[in-house]
Amino acid sequence: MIALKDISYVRLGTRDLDGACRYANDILGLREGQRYGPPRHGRAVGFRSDAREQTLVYFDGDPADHTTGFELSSMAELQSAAAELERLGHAVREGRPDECEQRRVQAFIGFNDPSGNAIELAVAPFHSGVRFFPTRDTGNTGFSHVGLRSTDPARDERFWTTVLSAKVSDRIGAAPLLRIDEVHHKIALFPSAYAGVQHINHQVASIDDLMRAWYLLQSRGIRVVFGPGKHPTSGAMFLYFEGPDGMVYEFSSGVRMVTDPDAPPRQFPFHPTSFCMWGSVPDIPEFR
Ligand SMILES: CC(C)c1ccc(C(=O)O)c(O)c1O
Ligand SMILES: [Fe+2]
Repeated sequence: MIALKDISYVRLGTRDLDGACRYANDILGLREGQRYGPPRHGRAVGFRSDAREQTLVYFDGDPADHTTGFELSSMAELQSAAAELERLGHAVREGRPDECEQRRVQAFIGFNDPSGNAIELAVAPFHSGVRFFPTRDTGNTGFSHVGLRSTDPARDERFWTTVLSAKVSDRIGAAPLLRIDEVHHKIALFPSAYAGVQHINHQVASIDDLMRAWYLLQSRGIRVVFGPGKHPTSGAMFLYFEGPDGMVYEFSSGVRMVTDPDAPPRQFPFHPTSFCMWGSVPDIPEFR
């Protein structure tokens, strides 16, 4: 089994790199890290949300091109992960030196999960050595999870929990919330007709940060698509809002820790009360 240590980064293509960077800076409150460009790189900009050099990268490219990176503990584990994935029939690509440089990692491999989500496994994502502070007072305490689209959640759950080391904390209908450490989930598999990242979550410190964000988003004309609300699953209060190229961002606060490694999965019905225990109604067709 391939042991995932942490979620590391999301890389998103965009046709409007400057606009996406403005959004990451002004709305998400993320801090610009490195900029990349020719001749060694395509144009890309990395953003920090914690002590790491980057956790979100926007690059010049197809807005449907989404990649999620996870950290592995060692080069030996990366090599055996590549062999295991190949043995199971997944095409594995080894990251070139210029790609490692842009990802700020020592080494990585890329492959697709069974739905076709682009996944990278990376060793030694670089730390900046300095603490993160947001560009405005968002209360952001760090990048925490992704919602990944899945064309067959039961099949993909099997992949993430048998080939990779994820465990099911909860299921809403067929859609699992998967943990790779004590945080309730770092991956939410999300039933969909196609692959891709559906949402990107950052944790914020308190409900004050969520409500401040809610007023700020309204004043900036940014569409709030769900919340303010509270997930009965993780116990986190949340706010989902629209970002560049239709990407959904989530701020949430108070995510539960699952300290018992053998805690059995809990089943929630596919019903609005399983998504929000306060009664907020999502403006996201797939959540209905
Ligand atoms: C609606 C999505 C899939 C979802 C459901 C539950 C939680 C949670 O318990 O925190 C999420 O973060 C979600 O994004
Ligand atoms: Fe989420």
